[in-house]
Amino acid sequence: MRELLETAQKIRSMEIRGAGRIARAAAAELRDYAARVVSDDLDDFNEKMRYAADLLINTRPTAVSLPNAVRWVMRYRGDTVDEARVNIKALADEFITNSKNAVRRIGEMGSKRVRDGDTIMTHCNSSAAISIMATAHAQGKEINVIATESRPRCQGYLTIKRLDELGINTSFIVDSAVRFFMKEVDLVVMGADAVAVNGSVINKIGTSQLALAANEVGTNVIIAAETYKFSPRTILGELVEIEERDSSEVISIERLNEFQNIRVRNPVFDVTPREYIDLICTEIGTIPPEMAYIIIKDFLGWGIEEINSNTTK
Ligand SMILES: O=C(COP(=O)(O)O)[C@H](O)[C@H](O)COP(=O)(O)O
Repeated sequence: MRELLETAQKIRSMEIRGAGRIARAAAAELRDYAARVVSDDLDDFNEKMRYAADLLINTRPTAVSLPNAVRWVMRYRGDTVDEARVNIKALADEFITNSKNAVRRIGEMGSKRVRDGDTIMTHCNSSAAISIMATAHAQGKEINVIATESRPRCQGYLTIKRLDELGINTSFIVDSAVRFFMKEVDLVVMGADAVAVNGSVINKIGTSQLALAANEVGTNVIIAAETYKFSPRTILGELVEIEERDSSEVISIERLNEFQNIRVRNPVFDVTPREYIDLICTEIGTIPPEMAYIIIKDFLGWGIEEINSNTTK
């Protein structure tokens, strides 16, 4: 139980962050929790697994990769606790392997859209987006990256650290300089926390700003997103919840206490309408955002009926 709570807390506090990493961490925790649970009774075991699944899903609301990963593992079957454990391990390991392969495939496909000499702008810290830049660089293409700071949690530092390790020339800018530099940009590449059935992309706050500025000057926007970032529930009419985090991420409590009438708002994701997105690069192909429905319906690997009947999100 302690390890389960620790993993949940790491996701909540963003020690583990980024939609893909969160999903893989949740799958791994379910596998390890199943191995640790002391129970000979299948009903009791199933109940404990459902508790763990709900706990993990409720750590962060926006990245749909999290409930998708949990649902993938929670499809386990077994007539005994031992059989269930074996099946959970197989499903979790399969999800993790598929996820890592997906990020690699996205890099291979997305890199074809990068030309030698291109300047790419990126936002926040997305492993899938970095995979495209890293692959293009490994192919010998000379690229320059402009990376945003991504306030308030400054995930841009993680991005420039990785790009620096890879030997990619990078300029680091504040978020408000995006439009200033957009004229120099050939391609915008970003990740996703969720893709809705209408092709809208939910990603780090400020993503829609980059997309809007790119649209103004006719620069293409590519979203790097594994298929488990697509949100099945949006097909049922639900909206993706936008997480709003604590004010202390934006301004210290002491500073805030100097004021009487100030309320801090800290939404951490925003929605980019499909009109501003050229294509979404997934592991099963590069698709126009309009095809999101097909991905959800045909490629996610579970039916709408299952989503309806499942208690987990
Ligand atoms: O918005 C973020 C991270 O937000 P946070 O830091 O709040 O989790 C990333 O762009 C996506 O999660 C995609 O990342 P990846 O491609 O690595 O899945």
